[in-house]
Amino acid sequence: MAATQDKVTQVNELFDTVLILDFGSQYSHLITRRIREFGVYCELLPCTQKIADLHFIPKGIFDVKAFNTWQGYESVILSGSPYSVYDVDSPHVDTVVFELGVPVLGICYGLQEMANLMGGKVEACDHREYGHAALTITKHVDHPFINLLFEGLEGDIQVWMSHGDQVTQAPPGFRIIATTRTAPFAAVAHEEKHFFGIQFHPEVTHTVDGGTVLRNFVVGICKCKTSWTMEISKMLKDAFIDTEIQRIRTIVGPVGQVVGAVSGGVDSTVAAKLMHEAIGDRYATYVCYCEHCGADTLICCHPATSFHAILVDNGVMRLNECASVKKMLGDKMGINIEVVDASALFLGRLAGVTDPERKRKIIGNTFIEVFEAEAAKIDKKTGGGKIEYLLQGTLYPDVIESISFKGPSATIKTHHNVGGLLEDMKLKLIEPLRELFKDEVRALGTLLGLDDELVWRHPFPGPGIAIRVLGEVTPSQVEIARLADHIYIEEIKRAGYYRQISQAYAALLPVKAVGVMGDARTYEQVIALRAVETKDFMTADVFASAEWFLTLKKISSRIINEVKGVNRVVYDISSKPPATIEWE
Ligand SMILES: Nc1ncnc2c1ncn2[C@@H]1O[C@H](COP(=O)(O)OP(=O)(O)OP(=O)(O)O)[C@@H](O)[C@H]1O
Ligand SMILES: O=c1[nH]c(=O)c2[nH+]cn([C@@H]3O[C@H](COP(=O)(O)O)[C@@H](O)[C@H]3O)c2[nH]1
Ligand SMILES: NC(=O)CC[C@H](N)C(=O)O
Ligand SMILES: [Mg+2]
Repeated sequence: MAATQDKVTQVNELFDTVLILDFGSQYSHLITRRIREFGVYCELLPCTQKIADLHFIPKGIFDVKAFNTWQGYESVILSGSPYSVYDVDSPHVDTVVFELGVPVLGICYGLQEMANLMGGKVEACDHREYGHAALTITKHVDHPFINLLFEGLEGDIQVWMSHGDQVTQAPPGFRIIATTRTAPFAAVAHEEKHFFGIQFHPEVTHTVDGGTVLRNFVVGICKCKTSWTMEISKMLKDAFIDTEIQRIRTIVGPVGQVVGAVSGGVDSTVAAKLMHEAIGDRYATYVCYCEHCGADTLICCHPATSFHAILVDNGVMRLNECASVKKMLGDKMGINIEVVDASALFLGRLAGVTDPERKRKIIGNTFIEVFEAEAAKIDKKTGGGKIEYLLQGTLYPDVIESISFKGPSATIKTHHNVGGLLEDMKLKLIEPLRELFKDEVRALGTLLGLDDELVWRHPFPGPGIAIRVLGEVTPSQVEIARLADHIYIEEIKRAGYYRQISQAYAALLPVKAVGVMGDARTYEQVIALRAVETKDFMTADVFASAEWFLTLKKISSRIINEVKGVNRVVYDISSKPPATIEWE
């Protein structure tokens, strides 16, 4: 896919720009986010982008004779990737990028790709590194230019790694600028060519000085001006809300109607609020057999709006969730919302299923079936246009972790709202938040006037407790997980930790353990508590402190005392990666 020339000329004429080539890493989009955060514009394009199609005219540190009115990119960043450079089907960069005379930064796979193409060696390593690592910076007194990448940083810094391969021999002309205990070429640089390669991920928030490293590269080395000053809230208000409302109105047309998949989570609530603003006050008329007044004309006492929010009770929601969401969205926000009880259908289909991906697919498909059936019912009941659209609160991380988007990313798990859709689905999707991250959606929610309680709710996945009951999902297992989760969250709120923790929940493990209660032997199940800190849910770290441990002890004893069938509670201390936030 070639970039559209219009977009390139418009933005590049105004701002110094970094080109990020996406090899399918889970974090590619984050590189864009981090760089834009410090005021430099950048674009993410697939790694298959042909440079000739971009009219690449650098205006950075090199004197380019062929300079004309085209404004190009000041530098190129090569992202990470799930592939290994030596795989036969691995993606490769258009090698023209190395002849343009602009600085290039390779991140993880990007470093390996550079090393491999330039005569170095990349091999699978014995000591794979996933998670935190200490990076030791090596300064070169006689080569100040290559020190610029770690300008302002000294000695050891904490970085985030996610790799199984590593450079075992640097290409000619490259010097080592940092190492870890197991990676001798953790960062390398070529002084004359202005090429840099790093094995760690500076774009994830868990690399504490990652922003400094990216800034050193983009501003210090590439000399990009920090003129991309669009403040996020201003951008969201002026550009996002108004444009999106207009876009929705155009797509739906003057009489079209929309059903909304609404869970009460911040994403779908923000999406529903946008839809409500766009078409919520447009009334469709009930046809002759209005169930509210029995009138048989087109005008009746109970007009319906063109937006119909539906909350599906899939039998795996949290305690009292459906009732409280209906109250909050319906009564408080004035959104036309209906709760559809499909719990028997979902739980029936889940019976006997233990494989996480099958659970997700079944739930995703059943969701869509329920929405289509509901849409057909509403179609029959109301006048106005036909229901053609389904609103979903899909976010960018849902997209990137589910399907290949730009570049060849790996399927980690099928998020029901993206990967589990029926192939012959009749409703067309409207996903206004598809390009946004959670923190941007929260900012949007606040701008739209949503309550803090809603804006700061921890995320809850569409497949709900079904992916938190490991093994078979039966009503009694769901009940155990649900009650344990309720106690956990209640105590977290009581102790004042809710806003500090990004996401917390209880999972029920498919194992039994021995215990002793009231002097008698017990042989019962195990609850795993998870609490993570994360900015964007792409990487995450365990929530931990000495005081928190005391709260956990209290929670453990409440769960064991109050939830029948549980005699043991454990705390999950793994980070993402290599674990994920949900257990399934
Ligand atoms: N029980 C449900 N009923 C209706 N729609 C749902 C339900 N669960 C999920 N969805 C749909 O799937 C989408 C994805 O779910 P997801 O959990 O990512 O988002 P959310 O629930 O809106 O927000 P959050 O991530 O904060 O929980 C939702 O935005 C919504 O459109
Ligand atoms: O809408 C969703 N549908 C899903 O199928 C799904 N699975 C995981 N999640 C949420 O996504 C974030 C990242 O989760 P993982 O680290 O487990 O992939 C976490 O916030 C998870 O709760 C989902 N959200
Ligand atoms: N995160 C990455 O870019 C990983 C690159 C490669 N797949 C490795 O394991 O080393
Ligand atoms: Mg949710």
